[in-house]
Amino acid sequence: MNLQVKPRSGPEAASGDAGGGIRVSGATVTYRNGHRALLDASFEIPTGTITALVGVNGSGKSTLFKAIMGFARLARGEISILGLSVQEALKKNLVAYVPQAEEVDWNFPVLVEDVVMMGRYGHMNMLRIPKKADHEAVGAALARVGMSDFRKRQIGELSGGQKKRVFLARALAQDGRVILLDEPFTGVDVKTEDAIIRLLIGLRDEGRVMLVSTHNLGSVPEFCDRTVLLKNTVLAYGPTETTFTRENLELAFGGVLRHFVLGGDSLHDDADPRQLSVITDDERPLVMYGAKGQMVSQPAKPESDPEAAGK
Ligand SMILES: Nc1ncnc2c1ncn2[C@@H]1O[C@H](COP(=O)(O)OP(=O)(O)OP(=O)(O)O)[C@@H](O)[C@H]1O
Repeated sequence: MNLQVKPRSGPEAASGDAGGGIRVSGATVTYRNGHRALLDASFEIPTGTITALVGVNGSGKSTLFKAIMGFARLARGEISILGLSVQEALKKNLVAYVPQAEEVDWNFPVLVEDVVMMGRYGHMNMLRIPKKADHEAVGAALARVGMSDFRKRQIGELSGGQKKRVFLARALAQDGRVILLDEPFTGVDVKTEDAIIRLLIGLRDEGRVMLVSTHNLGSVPEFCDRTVLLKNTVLAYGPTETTFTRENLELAFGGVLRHFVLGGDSLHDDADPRQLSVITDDERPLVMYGAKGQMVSQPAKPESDPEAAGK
């Protein structure tokens, strides 16, 4: 399947105007314990685009999401969303968030349709009594992610991939113009990943703006127009073709990028990047990803045994 990103046409893409997208300028976040998780981070992404947010564990991706959602206070800097302040954008219900699985209490007894209805809360009055339009939005969102048959199921009973789809449906029901996705591909199979990518491409073509944190590096060039590389600050940002480069990745991950041929025994730097790829510090692999961008956990020593690492 070819999910290659096609450059968007039209005046917005041509001008690269970020005024209507997300603009982060000198953002600095210091946690209460004094840890500065984000320092002077700046980037701009226009509407109608999908941007990958890439960096090692602890590089500040979730912190950046929190800042964009107003959960983490900026010690310095500024964030604007569709030309509005974070507070204004939240008040207008413009920002939807798809959380990491670990952030959710799955034991909480709630039906799938109730989770998706939460996306409508911002459109309701204080009593939160759903109207016809809210029920319709929930139905349409569930249909769009292929989860209509699960609407009466308890959320905790679903598989990891199904839960992800439900939270995507919640974002769709909210009709957020800006959608933040925190590692949407972790723990999902390749088929679900493809389905999610197709959905995101559809949302991009509707003119929404998406920021997707991901460790699945292999799939970034497939569907992300832009990339932001994070390491406590923004190391690089811009179109994926010019940002998602070996040099920048090595900088972000603090290692050397190598590619393995799957099933083969050779290691060569110029292999098709859709093969098994490793960023290594020559002692141990720091990040590995496979042909579909899937993470390969705890690989064998690639330097000494590349064939084993490829299996
Ligand atoms: N509430 C907090 N209080 C203090 N420090 C925190 C807090 N949350 C995160 N940190 C620290 O801030 C840094 C950035 O964390 P963050 O969760 O933003 O990273 P991340 O890039 O999302 O990581 P991962 O890929 O593991 O999800 C880390 O060093 C982390 O330990």
